[in-house]
Amino acid sequence: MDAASHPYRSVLYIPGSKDRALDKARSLPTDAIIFDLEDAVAPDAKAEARQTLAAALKEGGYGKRAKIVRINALTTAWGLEDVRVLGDAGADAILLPKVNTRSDVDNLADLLPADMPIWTMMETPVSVFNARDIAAHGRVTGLVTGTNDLTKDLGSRTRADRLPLMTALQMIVMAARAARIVAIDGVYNRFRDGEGLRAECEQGRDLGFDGKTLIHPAQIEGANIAFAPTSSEIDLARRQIEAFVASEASGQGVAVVDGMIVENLHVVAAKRLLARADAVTEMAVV
Ligand SMILES: CC(C)(COP(=O)(O)OP(=O)(O)OC[C@H]1O[C@@H](n2cnc3c(N)ncnc32)[C@H](O)[C@@H]1OP(=O)(O)O)[C@@H](O)C(=O)NCCC(=O)NCCSC(=O)C[C@H](O)C(=O)O
Ligand SMILES: [Mg+2]
Repeated sequence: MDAASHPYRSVLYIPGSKDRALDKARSLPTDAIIFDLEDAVAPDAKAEARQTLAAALKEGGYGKRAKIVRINALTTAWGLEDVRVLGDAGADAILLPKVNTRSDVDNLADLLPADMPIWTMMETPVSVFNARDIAAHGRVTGLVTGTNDLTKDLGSRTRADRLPLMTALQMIVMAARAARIVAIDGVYNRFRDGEGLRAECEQGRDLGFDGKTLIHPAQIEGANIAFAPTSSEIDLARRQIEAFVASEASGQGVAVVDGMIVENLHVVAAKRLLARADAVTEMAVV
């Protein structure tokens, strides 16, 4: 499930301990779900959450939504048992938190079935420095930004413009793009502030992220809109491709659309955008 064939506009965290939320997610219009056993689940509830989540995955009903299980770090008291119970329970990927280096990924890969993709949380300063290496690991197919942990570790302030996180956000997107894998932005904590969410989604989209992690169903629509290609982007992409094909047929390597040049590289980007639009449309088909 790469970003070309599956949209990741909205990626909703659901605490593995919350039966009602696990059930509700079966009808939510989210592109992907992160079933969480880590920070959303209290230590005393971890063992039960593991079983609750395994049962929910076995029951199924999540349709086309990508199913990602966030386990606890392997260095914790729960990580190994999480892998044993959920490593082969029907998820599309296992998400490893607090990753620092590529060898953290190796350690998990050794414990999982060989065809189980791994996603990594990018939420420590060390992980950001090692982002390229982590993303290039053959088993890693997605990076998820953990802006809360990053803010904690950096000792930075939470600002609406996310200036203190900008270098990290860009390094994560660059690492994901270099490795051609999925890149997901961090959460917006004020989950009842639709305006603030929209602004942060727009910023994440501008930076190149495929979508945003969310903590509440009320955030899904905003993310789905912000990360989907707009109708004017789709229209422009189609016209760029048409114009370029026509100019190539007449022996030229460059076309002009809306006063802007169109070269082969713009056609590549236009085709990618149309593929994303198709993936979004396909997601809505029941
Ligand atoms: C934030 C919440 C605790 C709020 O919960 P609640 O007060 O129950 O909200 P509502 O009453 O408005 O809920 C309305 C209905 O929606 C369901 N619901 C709520 N949240 C979810 C969800 N995430 N997924 C699915 N369904 C959800 C409720 O069950 C209600 O349903 P119904 O009764 O049928 O109407 C809560 O939203 C929550 O727990 N959110 C998830 C928090 C979480 O996962 N945190 C960890 C991930 S964030 C993180 O760790 C980031 C990263 O690591 C970093 O470092 O940045
Ligand atoms: Mg975190």
